[in-house]
Amino acid sequence: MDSETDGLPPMQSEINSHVIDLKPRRKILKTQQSTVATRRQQAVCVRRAHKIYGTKKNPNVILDGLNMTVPKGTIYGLLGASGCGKTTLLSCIVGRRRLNSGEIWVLGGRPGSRGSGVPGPRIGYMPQEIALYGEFTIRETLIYFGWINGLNKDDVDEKTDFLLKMLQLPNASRFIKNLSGGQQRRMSLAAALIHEPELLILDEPTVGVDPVLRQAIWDYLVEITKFGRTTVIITTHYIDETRQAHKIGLMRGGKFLAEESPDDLLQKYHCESLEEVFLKLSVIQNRGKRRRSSIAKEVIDSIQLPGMANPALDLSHDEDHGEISGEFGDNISMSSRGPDMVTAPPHAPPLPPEEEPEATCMDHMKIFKLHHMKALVWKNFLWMWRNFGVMAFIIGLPVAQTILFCLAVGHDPEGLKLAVVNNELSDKQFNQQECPIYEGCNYTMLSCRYLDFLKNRSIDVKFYGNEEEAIEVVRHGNAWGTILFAHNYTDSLVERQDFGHNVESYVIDNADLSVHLDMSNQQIGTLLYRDIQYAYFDFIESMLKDCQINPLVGKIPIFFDSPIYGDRIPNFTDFAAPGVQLTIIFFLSVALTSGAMLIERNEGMLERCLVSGVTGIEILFSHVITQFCVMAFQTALVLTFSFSVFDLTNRGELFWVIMLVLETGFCGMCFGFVISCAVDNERSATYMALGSFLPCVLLCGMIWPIEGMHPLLRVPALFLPLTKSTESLRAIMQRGWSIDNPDVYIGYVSTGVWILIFLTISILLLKFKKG
Ligand SMILES: Nc1ncnc2c1ncn2[C@@H]1O[C@H](COP(=O)(O)OP(=O)(O)OP(=O)(O)O)[C@@H](O)[C@H]1O
Repeated sequence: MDSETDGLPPMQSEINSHVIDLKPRRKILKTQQSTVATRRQQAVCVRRAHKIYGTKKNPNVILDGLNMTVPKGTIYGLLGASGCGKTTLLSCIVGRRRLNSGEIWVLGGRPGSRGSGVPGPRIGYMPQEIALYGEFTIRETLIYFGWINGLNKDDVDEKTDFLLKMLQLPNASRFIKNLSGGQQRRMSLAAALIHEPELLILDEPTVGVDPVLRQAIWDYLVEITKFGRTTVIITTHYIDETRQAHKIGLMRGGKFLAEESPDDLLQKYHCESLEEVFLKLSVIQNRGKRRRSSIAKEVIDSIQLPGMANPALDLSHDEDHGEISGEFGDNISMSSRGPDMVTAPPHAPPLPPEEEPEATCMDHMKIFKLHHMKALVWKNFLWMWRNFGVMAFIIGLPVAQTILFCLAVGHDPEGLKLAVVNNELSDKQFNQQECPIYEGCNYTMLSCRYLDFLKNRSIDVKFYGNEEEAIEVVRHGNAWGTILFAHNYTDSLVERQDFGHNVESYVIDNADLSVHLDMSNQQIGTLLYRDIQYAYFDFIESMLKDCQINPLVGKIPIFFDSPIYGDRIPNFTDFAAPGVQLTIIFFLSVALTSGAMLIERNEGMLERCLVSGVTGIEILFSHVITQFCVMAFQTALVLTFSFSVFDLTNRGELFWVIMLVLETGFCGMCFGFVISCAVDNERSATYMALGSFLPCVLLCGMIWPIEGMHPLLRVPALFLPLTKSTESLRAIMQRGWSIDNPDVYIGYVSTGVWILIFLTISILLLKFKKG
């Protein structure tokens, strides 16, 4: 030992000079192996905790075999530099993150196990973020947290008055968003204290709090731990404020450098301040690292061990005392229970069962706790009420989109320009712009009579002197096509009609309209193509009628009788409406739900709720209830505007239309849950929602029939959430089919299956996607 000490720098040798014979200490270490029973007696006991972030290739070791012992009824100060892993350790303790290896007992049970009560109201957790809803008042916030933790209204009122006074908070009707940073932090502390938990975990509660109030908070913590009912774990950057803690753990490099009472640490290391102790231990730890020996051993070897006088090592009398388990693979973990430290309360709640009990059928049935659901649903509605503007916008959005759709899509274009070259006019020396119309059975200037029918179809006709000029107009984009009438158009047409198959081919040519269209726009091109022909049919029919000839003679010999389903001239609005209605409701539900869940997550509220014992499933279903109300309102408005205001065709039963739209909206909500559970921020959620929007819309048959898609796409298209429901809704609205038709009920079944898939994914993500 001497030879080792000689070579060391002054501080090391100074410390080592105090080291007494290691043999008895090692003996103690070997014989005092902690048992599960002793560990369960502590408020918190962590053994050999390993926590790694990152990938296997690039691991970021946060906890490296850490041990921690927090006796019941104490204030435990968890100290360490920023980023050393304090929050990570706390979230493992409250059951929000899982260790990679190691064990944790909290209040005698393992966090997350059945019957342990952790997470649950036994814990009060104040996270680092404020984690409160800015739109709520102080009273509403406390009501919410009170209800979550099983308090009734009277208890909450009583506690509210006390906490407001104790934490010097302003009037209970003040909104959280209008409080100062320090007041918000105290409010967050109040939310953790409202239900008087057994274990209070406070992550930096005194940041931004003035020294006087900081002292008041510490005094309160000392007060509540006085009778041993409450244990407090507190992290802070202000090392010296933990002088009032019963025990502090100095964390560095994923381990504890020491775990002792502040006085013992100061005494042992001959320091004036805890900050100095921390620095000293850090230097020792660094030296140990350089030598590649175990950090724990390095620190153990360096510290003063004042024999059995030190209660930290005197473990022989009381099993509940702390542990030094360095010899069993743990790093140093020493605790001392000072003379002023209280023992566990006489009426402490019984320990949870050591082994996790088998889940009974009743356990499986109890998915929801009534008081949790009451608090969550109330909170969701209150949030909506407080964000009335946003909600009005969200509710109004589908209506606005429906109105836009009905006004903008499916109507025939009007005022399309055609450049007409009517050589009959120049031939008969008429003014180029005045085309005379002769009514009755009059075979004069039939070109003008035909053009009149074209104008009736809202086509804007303009005359030009010759064909080149007219084509040039189209080339410049000033008209959609040209129509050319021959000089002797009327005579040729009459001759063609009168002499049938004996007529010369030049006569047939002259009786033809020569048309050039700009087909660059498929919709307009097809429409002109149709209207030019329909105008001709109308023109011939009117001529024949006027000349007392059966008009059917002039028609093409195909008779399109009245359609079995749909209209004789179908309109695109009716074709697209089912898909558009479902898409609007589906994707707005996605946005609404994922948005609401992400707000909750980003503001830290979700974390806080989960620590209070609220389950992810409860949160999910509370949103289902509230969002469903919003969605039902949206559906009612969309359908009212579609059918009552814009007169969209619905030949089916309205009930089934409503049911399918609601089911699709619900499916959208579930997809929103998946997004919010799968990603961590709004940006990724937006990308995911947008990424799924276009494939769904393009492939659901809303814009183009599935039969016209690439063969490779036809099958996957059928399995998308909106495809079968769109077909089903179209079958109801256009064909008037009912639910007993397979083409109809398949839409409900397919949407139902998607709901199950999305819900299962969400629940699995909520259950397993922890840190
Ligand atoms: N989800 C995560 N994924 C990856 N790394 C993480 C994650 N959460 C925390 N870390 C990293 O783990 C380390 C410890 O973080 P932690 O928040 O536990 O530190 P802390 O001691 O509480 O810091 P502070 O005192 O500043 O709050 C940090 O380097 C942090 O970047």
